[in-house]
Amino acid sequence: MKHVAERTIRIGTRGSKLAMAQTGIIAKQLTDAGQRVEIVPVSTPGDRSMAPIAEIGVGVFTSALREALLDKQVDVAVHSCKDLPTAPERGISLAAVPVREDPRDALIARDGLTLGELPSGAVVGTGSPRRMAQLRALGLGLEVRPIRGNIDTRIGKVTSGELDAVVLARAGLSRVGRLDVITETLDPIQMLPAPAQGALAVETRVDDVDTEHLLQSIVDDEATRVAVTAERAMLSALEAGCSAPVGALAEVVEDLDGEGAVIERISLRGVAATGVEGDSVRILRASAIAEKHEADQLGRLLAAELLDLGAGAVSR
Ligand SMILES: NCc1[nH]cc(CCC(=O)O)c1CC(=O)O
Repeated sequence: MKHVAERTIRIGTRGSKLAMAQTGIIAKQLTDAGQRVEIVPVSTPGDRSMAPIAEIGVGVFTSALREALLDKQVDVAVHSCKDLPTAPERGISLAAVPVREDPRDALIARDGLTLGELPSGAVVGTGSPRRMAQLRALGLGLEVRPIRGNIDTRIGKVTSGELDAVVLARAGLSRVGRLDVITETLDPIQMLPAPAQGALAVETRVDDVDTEHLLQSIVDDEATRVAVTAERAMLSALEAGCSAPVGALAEVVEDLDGEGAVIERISLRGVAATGVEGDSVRILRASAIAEKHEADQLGRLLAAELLDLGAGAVSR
Protein backbone atom coordinates (compact mmCIF):
# COMPACT_ATOMS: atom_id res chain seq x y z
CA MET A 1 0.00 0.00 0.00
CA LYS A 2 3.05 2.25 -0.36
CA HIS A 3 1.54 4.26 -3.19
CA VAL A 4 -1.45 5.18 -1.02
CA ALA A 5 0.80 6.85 1.54
CA GLU A 6 2.25 8.98 -1.24
CA ARG A 7 -1.21 10.22 -2.15
CA THR A 8 -3.22 12.81 -0.24
CA ILE A 9 -6.59 11.26 0.53
CA ARG A 10 -9.39 13.80 0.23
CA ILE A 11 -12.12 13.25 2.84
CA GLY A 12 -15.51 14.78 2.06
CA THR A 13 -17.63 16.04 4.94
CA ARG A 14 -20.77 18.00 5.57
CA GLY A 15 -20.09 21.37 7.13
CA SER A 16 -22.04 20.98 10.38
CA LYS A 17 -20.17 20.90 13.67
CA LEU A 18 -21.17 17.25 14.18
CA ALA A 19 -20.11 16.19 10.69
CA MET A 20 -16.78 18.01 11.01
CA ALA A 21 -16.14 16.34 14.35
CA GLN A 22 -16.95 12.92 12.87
CA THR A 23 -14.69 13.51 9.90
CA GLY A 24 -11.96 14.68 12.28
CA ILE A 25 -12.07 11.28 14.03
CA ILE A 26 -11.41 9.42 10.77
CA ALA A 27 -8.82 11.96 9.57
CA LYS A 28 -6.90 11.54 12.83
CA GLN A 29 -6.90 7.73 12.59
CA LEU A 30 -5.46 8.02 9.08
CA THR A 31 -2.85 10.70 9.88
CA ASP A 32 -1.77 8.74 13.00
CA ALA A 33 -1.08 5.85 10.62
CA GLY A 34 1.11 8.11 8.47
CA GLN A 35 -1.44 8.88 5.75
CA ARG A 36 -1.72 12.43 4.34
CA VAL A 37 -5.32 13.68 4.26
CA GLU A 38 -7.21 16.77 3.19
CA ILE A 39 -10.71 17.62 4.45
CA VAL A 40 -13.13 18.88 1.78
CA PRO A 41 -16.50 20.39 2.90
CA VAL A 42 -19.55 19.40 0.79
CA SER A 43 -22.94 21.04 1.33
CA THR A 44 -26.09 18.84 1.26
CA PRO A 45 -29.83 19.64 0.87
CA GLY A 46 -30.36 18.21 4.38
CA ASP A 47 -28.22 21.03 5.79
CA ARG A 48 -29.85 23.78 3.72
CA SER A 49 -33.50 22.89 4.37
CA MET A 50 -35.32 23.11 7.69
CA ALA A 51 -38.26 20.95 6.50
CA PRO A 52 -38.95 17.75 8.48
CA ILE A 53 -36.57 14.95 7.42
CA ALA A 54 -39.55 12.67 6.73
CA GLU A 55 -40.62 15.15 4.01
CA ILE A 56 -37.24 15.72 2.34
CA GLY A 57 -36.75 11.99 1.87
CA VAL A 58 -34.18 9.26 2.24
CA GLY A 59 -30.54 10.12 1.79
CA VAL A 60 -30.83 13.88 2.35
CA PHE A 61 -27.58 13.97 4.25
CA THR A 62 -25.75 11.34 2.26
CA SER A 63 -26.45 11.72 -1.46
CA ALA A 64 -24.45 14.91 -2.09
CA LEU A 65 -21.41 13.38 -0.38
CA ARG A 66 -21.82 10.23 -2.45
CA GLU A 67 -22.05 12.31 -5.62
CA ALA A 68 -18.82 14.12 -4.70
CA LEU A 69 -17.25 10.68 -4.22
CA LEU A 70 -18.45 9.32 -7.57
CA ASP A 71 -17.35 12.59 -9.31
CA LYS A 72 -13.88 12.06 -7.79
CA GLN A 73 -13.99 15.40 -5.97
CA VAL A 74 -13.23 13.40 -2.82
CA ASP A 75 -11.85 9.90 -2.15
CA VAL A 76 -13.60 9.15 1.13
CA ALA A 77 -17.02 10.08 2.49
CA VAL A 78 -17.81 10.04 6.22
CA HIS A 79 -21.47 9.70 7.22
CA SER A 80 -23.45 9.07 10.39
CA CYS A 81 -24.20 5.41 9.78
CA LYS A 82 -27.82 5.84 10.86
CA ASP A 83 -28.39 8.40 8.07
CA LEU A 84 -27.14 5.96 5.43
CA PRO A 85 -29.86 4.35 3.26
CA THR A 86 -29.84 0.54 3.59
CA ALA A 87 -29.81 -0.02 -0.19
CA PRO A 88 -26.27 -0.33 -1.57
CA GLU A 89 -25.20 2.46 -3.93
CA ARG A 90 -23.70 1.52 -7.29
CA GLY A 91 -19.98 2.26 -7.45
CA ILE A 92 -19.64 2.86 -3.72
CA SER A 93 -18.18 0.57 -1.09
CA LEU A 94 -18.79 0.72 2.67
CA ALA A 95 -15.09 0.34 3.37
CA ALA A 96 -15.09 0.78 7.14
CA VAL A 97 -17.31 1.02 10.20
CA PRO A 98 -15.16 2.42 13.03
CA VAL A 99 -15.57 1.72 16.78
CA ARG A 100 -19.00 2.84 17.86
CA GLU A 101 -19.79 5.57 20.36
CA ASP A 102 -22.45 4.96 23.03
CA PRO A 103 -25.54 4.22 20.87
CA ARG A 104 -28.17 5.32 23.42
CA ASP A 105 -30.48 8.32 23.25
CA ALA A 106 -30.17 11.06 25.83
CA LEU A 107 -32.68 13.36 27.50
CA ILE A 108 -31.91 17.02 27.95
CA ALA A 109 -34.55 18.42 30.28
CA ARG A 110 -35.04 21.65 32.21
CA ASP A 111 -34.01 21.76 35.85
CA GLY A 112 -32.02 18.53 35.59
CA LEU A 113 -35.19 16.41 35.30
CA THR A 114 -35.32 12.77 34.18
CA LEU A 115 -38.12 11.34 32.00
CA GLY A 116 -39.93 9.97 35.05
CA GLU A 117 -39.74 13.34 36.78
CA LEU A 118 -41.28 15.33 33.91
CA PRO A 119 -44.87 16.30 34.80
CA SER A 120 -47.78 15.10 32.69
CA GLY A 121 -48.26 17.54 29.81
CA ALA A 122 -44.56 18.41 29.63
CA VAL A 123 -43.52 19.25 26.05
CA VAL A 124 -40.71 17.13 24.61
CA GLY A 125 -39.19 18.04 21.25
CA THR A 126 -38.22 15.42 18.70
CA GLY A 127 -38.78 15.09 14.96
CA SER A 128 -38.07 11.38 14.99
CA PRO A 129 -41.14 9.08 14.67
CA ARG A 130 -39.13 6.39 16.48
CA ARG A 131 -38.49 8.59 19.51
CA MET A 132 -42.01 10.01 19.32
CA ALA A 133 -43.61 6.55 19.40
CA GLN A 134 -41.47 5.21 22.23
CA LEU A 135 -41.98 8.37 24.31
CA ARG A 136 -45.74 8.20 23.89
CA ALA A 137 -45.77 4.47 24.68
CA LEU A 138 -44.34 5.22 28.13
CA GLY A 139 -47.79 6.51 29.08
CA LEU A 140 -46.42 9.50 30.98
CA GLY A 141 -48.77 11.99 29.31
CA LEU A 142 -45.88 13.76 27.61
CA GLU A 143 -46.70 16.04 24.69
CA VAL A 144 -44.31 15.39 21.81
CA ARG A 145 -43.56 18.29 19.47
CA PRO A 146 -41.69 17.92 16.16
CA ILE A 147 -38.46 19.93 15.92
CA ARG A 148 -35.45 20.10 13.64
CA GLY A 149 -32.16 21.89 13.53
CA ASN A 150 -28.62 21.17 14.60
CA ILE A 151 -27.65 20.01 18.07
CA ASP A 152 -27.07 23.54 19.44
CA THR A 153 -30.45 24.73 18.11
CA ARG A 154 -32.22 21.84 19.84
CA ILE A 155 -30.45 22.31 23.15
CA GLY A 156 -31.31 26.02 22.90
CA LYS A 157 -35.04 25.24 22.87
CA VAL A 158 -34.73 23.80 26.38
CA THR A 159 -32.43 26.53 27.67
CA SER A 160 -34.83 29.20 26.38
CA GLY A 161 -37.83 27.56 28.05
CA GLU A 162 -39.62 26.90 24.74
CA LEU A 163 -39.59 23.14 25.46
CA ASP A 164 -39.36 21.15 28.68
CA ALA A 165 -37.00 18.63 27.11
CA VAL A 166 -35.49 17.26 23.91
CA VAL A 167 -34.17 13.79 23.06
CA LEU A 168 -30.90 13.52 21.12
CA ALA A 169 -28.35 10.85 20.32
CA ARG A 170 -25.75 10.68 23.08
CA ALA A 171 -23.07 10.05 20.45
CA GLY A 172 -23.72 13.35 18.69
CA LEU A 173 -23.56 15.25 21.98
CA SER A 174 -20.33 13.50 22.86
CA ARG A 175 -18.74 14.37 19.53
CA VAL A 176 -19.57 18.08 19.80
CA GLY A 177 -18.46 18.15 23.45
CA ARG A 178 -21.89 18.69 25.01
CA LEU A 179 -22.32 15.67 27.31
CA ASP A 180 -22.72 18.21 30.13
CA VAL A 181 -26.31 19.07 29.12
CA ILE A 182 -27.61 15.46 29.41
CA THR A 183 -29.99 14.97 32.33
CA GLU A 184 -30.65 11.25 31.69
CA THR A 185 -29.21 8.65 29.34
CA LEU A 186 -32.19 6.57 28.27
CA ASP A 187 -32.16 2.83 28.87
CA PRO A 188 -32.67 0.89 25.61
CA ILE A 189 -35.40 -1.07 27.46
CA GLN A 190 -37.47 2.14 27.20
CA MET A 191 -35.95 3.77 24.15
CA LEU A 192 -34.20 1.65 21.55
CA PRO A 193 -31.87 3.79 19.44
CA ALA A 194 -32.07 4.07 15.66
CA PRO A 195 -30.38 1.25 13.75
CA ALA A 196 -26.65 2.12 13.55
CA GLN A 197 -26.95 5.11 15.88
CA GLY A 198 -23.58 6.13 17.28
CA ALA A 199 -21.70 4.45 14.44
CA LEU A 200 -19.97 6.07 11.47
CA ALA A 201 -19.90 4.82 7.89
CA VAL A 202 -16.77 5.42 5.83
CA GLU A 203 -17.30 5.02 2.10
CA THR A 204 -15.01 4.97 -0.90
CA ARG A 205 -15.29 4.19 -4.64
CA VAL A 206 -15.32 0.47 -5.53
CA ASP A 207 -12.57 1.09 -8.10
CA ASP A 208 -10.27 2.70 -5.49
CA VAL A 209 -9.09 -0.58 -3.99
CA ASP A 210 -6.02 0.95 -2.30
CA THR A 211 -8.10 3.40 -0.28
CA GLU A 212 -10.62 0.66 0.51
CA HIS A 213 -7.88 -1.60 1.91
CA LEU A 214 -6.33 1.26 3.84
CA LEU A 215 -9.68 2.07 5.49
CA GLN A 216 -10.37 -1.61 6.23
CA SER A 217 -7.02 -2.10 7.93
CA ILE A 218 -6.85 1.17 9.89
CA VAL A 219 -10.42 2.29 10.56
CA ASP A 220 -12.77 -0.74 10.55
CA ASP A 221 -13.96 -2.37 13.80
CA GLU A 222 -15.33 -5.89 13.48
CA ALA A 223 -17.69 -5.88 16.48
CA THR A 224 -19.28 -2.61 15.37
CA ARG A 225 -19.62 -3.80 11.80
CA VAL A 226 -21.35 -7.00 12.95
CA ALA A 227 -23.78 -5.04 15.17
CA VAL A 228 -24.56 -2.47 12.49
CA THR A 229 -25.05 -5.24 9.91
CA ALA A 230 -27.72 -6.90 12.08
CA GLU A 231 -29.50 -3.62 12.85
CA ARG A 232 -29.52 -2.43 9.26
CA ALA A 233 -30.62 -5.84 7.96
CA MET A 234 -33.63 -5.61 10.28
CA LEU A 235 -34.46 -2.10 9.07
CA SER A 236 -34.05 -3.11 5.46
CA ALA A 237 -36.24 -6.23 5.81
CA LEU A 238 -38.96 -4.06 7.34
CA GLU A 239 -38.65 -2.00 4.17
CA ALA A 240 -38.27 1.04 6.35
CA GLY A 241 -35.90 3.98 6.13
CA CYS A 242 -34.02 6.15 8.60
CA SER A 243 -37.13 8.18 9.45
CA ALA A 244 -39.37 5.15 10.15
CA PRO A 245 -40.58 4.38 13.68
CA VAL A 246 -38.06 1.55 13.99
CA GLY A 247 -35.33 1.05 16.57
CA ALA A 248 -32.68 -1.65 16.86
CA LEU A 249 -29.69 -2.40 19.01
CA ALA A 250 -27.26 -5.27 18.52
CA GLU A 251 -24.54 -6.13 20.98
CA VAL A 252 -21.80 -8.71 20.94
CA VAL A 253 -22.34 -10.76 24.13
CA GLU A 254 -20.53 -13.62 25.81
CA ASP A 255 -22.48 -16.87 25.82
CA LEU A 256 -21.80 -20.57 26.38
CA ASP A 257 -21.58 -23.12 23.58
CA GLY A 258 -22.85 -26.73 23.81
CA GLU A 259 -19.73 -27.80 25.75
CA GLY A 260 -19.92 -24.94 28.23
CA ALA A 261 -17.09 -22.91 26.67
CA VAL A 262 -17.43 -19.13 26.46
CA ILE A 263 -18.14 -17.86 22.94
CA GLU A 264 -19.22 -14.54 21.50
CA ARG A 265 -22.70 -14.24 20.08
CA ILE A 266 -24.70 -11.33 18.78
CA SER A 267 -27.88 -10.23 20.50
CA LEU A 268 -30.38 -8.03 18.71
CA ARG A 269 -33.35 -6.12 20.11
CA GLY A 270 -35.85 -4.45 17.83
CA VAL A 271 -38.85 -2.17 18.07
CA ALA A 272 -41.38 -1.03 15.49
CA ALA A 273 -44.37 1.24 16.03
CA THR A 274 -47.65 1.56 14.23
CA GLY A 275 -50.15 4.40 14.41
CA VAL A 276 -47.55 7.03 15.35
CA GLU A 277 -49.50 9.81 13.62
CA GLY A 278 -52.84 8.98 15.26
CA ASP A 279 -53.82 8.55 18.90
CA SER A 280 -53.31 4.80 19.03
CA VAL A 281 -49.59 4.22 18.94
CA ARG A 282 -48.73 0.54 19.23
CA ILE A 283 -45.25 -0.65 20.07
CA LEU A 284 -43.98 -4.06 18.97
CA ARG A 285 -40.80 -5.42 20.51
CA ALA A 286 -38.77 -8.55 19.83
CA SER A 287 -35.29 -9.88 20.48
CA ALA A 288 -33.12 -12.76 19.33
CA ILE A 289 -29.57 -14.06 19.52
CA ALA A 290 -27.33 -15.70 16.90
CA GLU A 291 -23.77 -16.57 15.94
CA LYS A 292 -21.62 -13.57 15.05
CA HIS A 293 -21.33 -14.60 11.41
CA GLU A 294 -25.14 -14.67 11.11
CA ALA A 295 -25.72 -10.93 11.68
CA ASP A 296 -27.58 -10.41 8.45
CA GLN A 297 -29.88 -13.43 8.93
CA LEU A 298 -30.51 -12.35 12.54
CA GLY A 299 -31.68 -8.93 11.41
CA ARG A 300 -34.00 -10.43 8.81
CA LEU A 301 -35.34 -12.97 11.31
CA LEU A 302 -36.21 -10.26 13.82
CA ALA A 303 -37.89 -8.18 11.12
CA ALA A 304 -40.01 -11.21 10.16
CA GLU A 305 -41.00 -11.62 13.80
CA LEU A 306 -41.96 -7.95 14.07
CA LEU A 307 -43.97 -8.24 10.84
CA ASP A 308 -45.76 -11.27 12.32
CA LEU A 309 -46.60 -9.20 15.37
CA GLY A 310 -48.23 -6.62 13.10
CA ALA A 311 -45.44 -4.26 12.07
CA GLY A 312 -46.69 -4.45 8.47
CA ALA A 313 -48.34 -1.08 8.87
CA VAL A 314 -45.03 0.64 9.71
CA SER A 315 -44.94 3.89 7.76
CA ARG A 316 -41.82 5.18 6.05
N1 LIG B 1 -30.64 12.35 12.37
C1 LIG B 1 -29.55 13.27 12.55
C2 LIG B 1 -28.40 12.64 13.24
N2 LIG B 1 -27.61 11.78 12.59
C3 LIG B 1 -26.66 11.33 13.48
C4 LIG B 1 -26.87 11.94 14.69
C5 LIG B 1 -26.10 11.74 15.93
C6 LIG B 1 -24.87 10.88 15.83
C7 LIG B 1 -25.14 9.41 15.68
O1 LIG B 1 -26.24 8.91 15.98
O2 LIG B 1 -24.21 8.72 15.25
C8 LIG B 1 -27.96 12.81 14.56
C9 LIG B 1 -28.54 13.68 15.59
C10 LIG B 1 -29.43 13.00 16.59
O3 LIG B 1 -30.15 12.05 16.25
O4 LIG B 1 -29.45 13.44 17.75
